[in-house]
Amino acid sequence: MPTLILVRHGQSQWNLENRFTGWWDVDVTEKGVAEARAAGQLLKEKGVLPTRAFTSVQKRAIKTLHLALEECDRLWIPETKDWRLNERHYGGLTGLNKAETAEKHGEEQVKIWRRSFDVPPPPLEADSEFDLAGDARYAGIDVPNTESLKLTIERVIPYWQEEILPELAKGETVIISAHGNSLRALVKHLSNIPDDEITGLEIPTGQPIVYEFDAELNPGEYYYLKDA
Ligand SMILES: O=C(O)[C@@H](CO)OP(=O)(O)O
Repeated sequence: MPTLILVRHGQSQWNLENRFTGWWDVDVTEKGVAEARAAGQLLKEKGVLPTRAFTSVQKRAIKTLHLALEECDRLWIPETKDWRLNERHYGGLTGLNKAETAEKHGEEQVKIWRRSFDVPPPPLEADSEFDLAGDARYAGIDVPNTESLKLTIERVIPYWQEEILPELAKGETVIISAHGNSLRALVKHLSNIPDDEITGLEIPTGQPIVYEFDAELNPGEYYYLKDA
């Protein structure tokens, strides 16, 4: 039975510091490492062993994938990294503290920037220290300067359909190690969640979520592997 495992990266340094992160390539903390290892141990314990892996080009997701795969002795499986699984781009908010930004602009405005479906944060200035246009990993890619969830969906779902779904069609057990909003995009698509409801879905770090697909590749209800 084709199976999909979604894992949000373990705690990052900027999760810990409560800073808007987006495309900035922040590392995992010690706690994040432990969360990633625990995710892999759970996969092993439950016998849900990935045969194919996808991740973003951001080290918090890549490291989480590798730590989890190491724990379940699956470091050998084929893996693909792609920017389309990156976190949504946080624009001009990148690097700012979330609580300080709420004090400055108000809770309501910050909630809109964080959780509205189609309102992107203010764009990143071209001369910002957080501009990644010159980063080697994005050569040939039109790096966005901000993204809403809607814009994130517009890159995640075509990638899902073109690259990941064909692997599931072969019967693979696919693991995707990614980010709060790229995974929110996928869950919205797979579970048919309306625009105004998806913003309430919070995906915890390092907790494997599982979808089982039927022969026609229709996904069932997702569940947290720890509850299975
Ligand atoms: O900072 C970010 O990039 C994301 C994920 O941590 O934050 P938010 O919860 O606001 O989507």
